[in-house]
Amino acid sequence: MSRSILMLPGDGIGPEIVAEAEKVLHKINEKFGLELHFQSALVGGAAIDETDTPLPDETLEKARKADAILLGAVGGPQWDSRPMASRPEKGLLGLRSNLELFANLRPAILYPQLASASSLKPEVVSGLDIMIVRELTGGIYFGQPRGVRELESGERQGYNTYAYTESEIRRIGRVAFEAAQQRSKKLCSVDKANVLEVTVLWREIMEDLRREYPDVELSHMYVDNAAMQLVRAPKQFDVIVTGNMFGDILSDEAAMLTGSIGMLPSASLNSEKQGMYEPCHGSAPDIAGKGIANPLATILSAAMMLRYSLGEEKAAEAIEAAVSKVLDQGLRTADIMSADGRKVSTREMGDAVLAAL
Ligand SMILES: NC(=O)c1ccc[n+]([C@@H]2O[C@H](COP(=O)([O-])OP(=O)(O)OC[C@H]3O[C@@H](n4cnc5c(N)ncnc54)[C@H](O)[C@@H]3O)[C@@H](O)[C@H]2O)c1
Ligand SMILES: CC(C)[C@H](C(=O)O)[C@@H](O)C(=O)O
Ligand SMILES: [Mg+2]
Repeated sequence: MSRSILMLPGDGIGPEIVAEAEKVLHKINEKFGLELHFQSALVGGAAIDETDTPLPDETLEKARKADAILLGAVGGPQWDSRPMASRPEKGLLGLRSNLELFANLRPAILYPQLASASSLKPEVVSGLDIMIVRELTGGIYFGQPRGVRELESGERQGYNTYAYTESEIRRIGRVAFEAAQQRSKKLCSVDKANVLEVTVLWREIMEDLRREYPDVELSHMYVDNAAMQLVRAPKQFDVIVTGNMFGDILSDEAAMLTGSIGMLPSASLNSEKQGMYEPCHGSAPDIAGKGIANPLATILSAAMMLRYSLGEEKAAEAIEAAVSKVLDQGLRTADIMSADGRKVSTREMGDAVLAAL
């Protein structure tokens, strides 16, 4: 069965890391006879420079038709002074909302080979395997009204709205309960229900869902405590479910537990399991063009694509095993470099994964 994959390299290190993941996907395509067809399009700053908009209609059209999308990253200082509505990040947010990619899965797994790259002690992080389920198309990122207004006093006020409907909470809750059922049957819902009404409702709906999933042990935690617990004793968590902004922050924190943000992949899915796959990190303008970015989060995102949108579990496992093998060989990009490692470039890391396949 032929499937179409849309590649969106984006900005900064985006094109460098997507090139490596694309090589890996081509190889997998051949090896497993998958009939994947590749297209590419512009998004973010790259699209602004060519078309003056971060999400051209043509890109959105291609994205709607694709079975899955692989995105590098968007954004960079050269576009930071643009008005909010036309910044590169709006390209990414527009894809998420137009395709209704409400379920963002961000697995933080510590490869045993990288225990020393984590900023936490090996005994605190060894064996770490957490799944953060982040709501991606609602909450304060999309709530209305929003903007900067002038008050009667003449002073300006910036404001956003943090809102969730019951149905938005319920659908992400189901994804998280089902993920927990597939794993250790432990789910922690993270909120700020001691202060914010929107998360009082969040907690109520999660409690309500508990009755549909009696085999899952549900707990609740305030987000400030969760941020602390993640560095104190991260292995107490299995699946975490949370809203858009808390999930953004906690997933970067969880990334560091695994040694580097360059290791954390993600899947953003809609209810038809159509998905956009991207590393959790950004366009890393500080290292762009130097050929030193870690491409593994993007390569692992390609593995998630095979698993969640294309139903090719064996091909996904082959990529994950190849990544593990290159780490066994001691190959390290700068961000995960250790005393006994061999430092490699972005391209060398991609080539090593290919060879391991
Ligand atoms: N999904 C996305 O497209 C996405 C995500 C986050 C940030 N951004 C955008 O990226 C730009 C930079 O944001 P930022 O600096 O806050 O976050 P960032 O994730 O781009 O970088 C944070 C730090 O991590 C390092 N880093 C990130 N990815 C790496 C990799 N693969 N290998 C090695 N090191 C890596 C960077 O060099 C930097 O020091 C901003 O414009 C932001 O809006 C985009
Ligand atoms: C670039 C930005 C819009 C994005 C977000 O905040 O969701 C990023 O930080 C992420 O984690 O994917
Ligand atoms: Mg983020």
